[in-house]
Amino acid sequence: MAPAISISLNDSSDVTDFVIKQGHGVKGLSEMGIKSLPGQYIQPLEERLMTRIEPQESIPVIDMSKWDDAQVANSICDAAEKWGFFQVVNHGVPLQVLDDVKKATYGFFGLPAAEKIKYSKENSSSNNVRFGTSFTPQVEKALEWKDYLSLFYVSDEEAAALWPPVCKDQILEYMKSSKFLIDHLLQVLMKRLNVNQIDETKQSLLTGSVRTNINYYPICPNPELTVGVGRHSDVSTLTVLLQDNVGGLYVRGKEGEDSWIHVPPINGAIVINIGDALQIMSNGRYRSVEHRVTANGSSNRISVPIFVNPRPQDMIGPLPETLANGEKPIYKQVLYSDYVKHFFRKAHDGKNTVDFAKITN
Ligand SMILES: CC(C)(COP(=O)(O)OP(=O)(O)OC[C@H]1O[C@@H](n2cnc3c(N)ncnc32)[C@H](O)[C@@H]1OP(=O)(O)O)[C@@H](O)C(=O)NCCC(=O)NCCSC(=O)/C=C/c1ccc(O)cc1
Ligand SMILES: O=C(O)CCC(=O)C(=O)O
Ligand SMILES: [Fe+2]
Repeated sequence: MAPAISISLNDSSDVTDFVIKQGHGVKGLSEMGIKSLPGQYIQPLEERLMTRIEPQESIPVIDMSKWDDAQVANSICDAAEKWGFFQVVNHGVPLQVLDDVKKATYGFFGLPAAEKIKYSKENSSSNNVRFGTSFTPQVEKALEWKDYLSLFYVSDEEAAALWPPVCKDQILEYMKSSKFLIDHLLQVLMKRLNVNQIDETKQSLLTGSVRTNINYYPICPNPELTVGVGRHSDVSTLTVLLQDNVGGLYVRGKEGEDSWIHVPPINGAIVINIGDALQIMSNGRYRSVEHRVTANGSSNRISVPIFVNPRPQDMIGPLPETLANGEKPIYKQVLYSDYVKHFFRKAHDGKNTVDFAKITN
């Protein structure tokens, strides 16, 4: 239902007030039936144009039904090296769990603005629960057409107390059901880096903190003028991404070229991508690849990424095992929370975040 409010879309502070301060989000703007995009969402041409979309290229789709097959393990590592992105099917996460978390995502965003705003940065009782819009609106020259809820997992008790009741159980279930898949993928990926046994310290370094976002990209009046999410790479170890059947996620095809590959929705599949933390730990062998999401003029879209990360207090750098053959480190040791803060405090800027950890000489 359209909110019974009228705002002047020509007045950017009116738009900011409605979207950010009152918590209507871009979903609220979309549902008012606005006919043109407010100025602050208009992205520079270079951020919205994709010169070359490669229809004949696609990221690998890996059938995980034969978990222990050496060929499956090879495909996973090859995909992580070459593409940094792949999809998995027969992954062991029950399809019902995926359906439930998608419904719960609609449930949360369907709440009245007055409910959602309770979880905003200003009002939330904890930094671990945050409802917001765009990425870092305070510093962005142009805003992104997306609303989100971000949930940093600490414990079941904290989630029970702080996460929105409408989606809490479904998100926890999705996180827990993905654990086996995550651990298996990391075990396989580590083996190629000469890490044969993931001990407790390493397990914690790779998976010690988990953040789940639920993203809502409402119908956009001028999708060609803006973006759903701008070009970025994730700062995670790896990301487990559930998307619905709308499409719009694109992955950089060839580094340095304006070449993009669509990640087509596949019913029941999960997208996996390597994040910066694993690129750094693997000394660049596994690639954290730039990606983006387009805005859509005719369908609402949702996605649910689980970001599997080191803990904020961990130092990350190339793993000793990857350097054992004399390979020169290209990244230094950095405190993971410093790395993440650096990412969150600037607008999306493609692959630039990783420079924070590069050795320069
Ligand atoms: C540094 C963290 C994130 C927050 O710690 P804090 O003690 O609560 O620190 P602050 O409250 O000072 O937050 C630091 C800055 O990050 C911002 N921030 C704090 N969470 C958030 C938040 N979910 N969202 C967007 N800003 C935030 C926050 O606003 C703040 O910016 P500023 O106010 O300008 O100082 C800390 O929890 C941490 O190190 N966590 C490690 C695990 C982690 O969250 N890893 C990130 C995985 S997320 C990822 O890979 C990709 C995410 C992504 C997300 C959106 C995209 O469009 C694209 C990609
Ligand atoms: O919505 C998507 O498909 C991807 C979103 C994304 O890249 C992110 O949240 O990091
Ligand atoms: Fe991402």
